[in-house]
Amino acid sequence: MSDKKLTGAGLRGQSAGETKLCTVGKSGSGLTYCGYDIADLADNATFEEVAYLLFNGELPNEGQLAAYKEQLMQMRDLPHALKSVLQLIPADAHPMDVMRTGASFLGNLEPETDFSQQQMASNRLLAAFPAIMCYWYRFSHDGVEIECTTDEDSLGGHFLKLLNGKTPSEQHRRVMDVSLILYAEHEFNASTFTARVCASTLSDMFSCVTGAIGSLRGPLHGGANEAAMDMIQKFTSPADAKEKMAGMLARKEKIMGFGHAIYRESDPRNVIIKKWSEKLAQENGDTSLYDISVACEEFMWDSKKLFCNADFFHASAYYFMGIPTKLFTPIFVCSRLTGWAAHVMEQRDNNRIIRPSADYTGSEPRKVTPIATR
Ligand SMILES: CC(=O)SCCNC(=O)CCNC(=O)[C@H](O)C(C)(C)COP(=O)(O)OP(=O)(O)OC[C@H]1O[C@@H](n2cnc3c(N)ncnc32)[C@H](O)[C@@H]1OP(=O)(O)O
Ligand SMILES: O=C([O-])CC(=O)C(=O)O
Repeated sequence: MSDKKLTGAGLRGQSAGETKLCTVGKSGSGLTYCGYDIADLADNATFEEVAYLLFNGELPNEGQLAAYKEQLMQMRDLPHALKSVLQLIPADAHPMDVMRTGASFLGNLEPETDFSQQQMASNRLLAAFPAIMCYWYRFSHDGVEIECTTDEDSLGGHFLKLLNGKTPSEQHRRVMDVSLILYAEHEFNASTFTARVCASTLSDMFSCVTGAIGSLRGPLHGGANEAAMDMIQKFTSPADAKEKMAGMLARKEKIMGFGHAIYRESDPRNVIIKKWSEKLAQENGDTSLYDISVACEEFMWDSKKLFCNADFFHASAYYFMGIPTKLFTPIFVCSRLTGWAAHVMEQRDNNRIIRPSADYTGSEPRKVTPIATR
């Protein structure tokens, strides 16, 4: 991918605005949040510290972090009306549609009526998303009406406890934390750009986030982690993976979890989540899915110089933690909400409606002929 063209369709390579929040594909590992390298954050911070950083531009001190976590914990429960709506959504619905409805319906119940409420609205969505996902999942799949609050003080731990009904291990809490950090922000990606376009019309936070969820849902963006899981589960061994992937490439099929719109040779998030996937495989005592994933990575690089993006090893990591595949992309929502909301606030701070031009390729001017003669 070193000859990747950063020009052409899809607005590739064109600047669509300014941001202080994130760099992608630039110096160092190529990814920083407010100046902090992603590897440094993944090693030395928690997701709540990163959320605070994106919202405030600085990492919190101990007191600020404790207060922020306490605030989020108090905002986790869902209104009765939202639970009733979630109960109506069938088990075979796409969980990203559940997240989209959840965000949108919460916006009906607790609307952002003034931009002075933007931080409150963002924190509310951040705190409520794990419960929106798990309340629907457990009700529709197991017939259980779960409590939407837990004593877990991290968002990752809270999610795992809501999902499984038991206290997660320290390692699983940490992997969730790292995963949420890696997914939190990525400059002008498709879903964030959707949120910014919506914000530029001076719309409300819930509308911006609802639109962004729709963009993240697609398999070329956030939906790739689920698609990668579906693929690797069909491979029986590393050799089988290589043979089947060769067939997919020959048929010109896209292989989900590989390639990137901006990075040319690697996605700095991959090495981090890959390491955690390996640790989890060892903890599980069965490394076969990890070994298959490594074979996919080798094959794609050797045959197409395509590299794993953030999504690929997330698939096996989540699988090893027992997370159902259909919840992979909704977890991405729980994290990326921070990036979306921070971008909405940044757009509002210095707004001009986003309205690019188009190159017209249609008919020359012509007259309407009477319908009887057409
Ligand atoms: C967190 C995230 O959202 S990361 C992205 C998640 N998405 C995926 O994993 C989906 C699979 N990947 C892709 O579809 C693409 O790589 C994208 C959407 C991420 C980037 O798209 P683009 O910037 O248009 O890709 P790019 O210009 O690098 O493509 C170059 C060539 O490689 C091919 N290619 C790129 N990715 C893949 C892939 N995953 N599998 C097979 N071929 C691919 C393209 O088809 C293109 O071939 P061509 O020149 O014969 O037309
Ligand atoms: O930046 C992109 O185009 C996609 C991506 O990796 C992300 O949103 O995390």
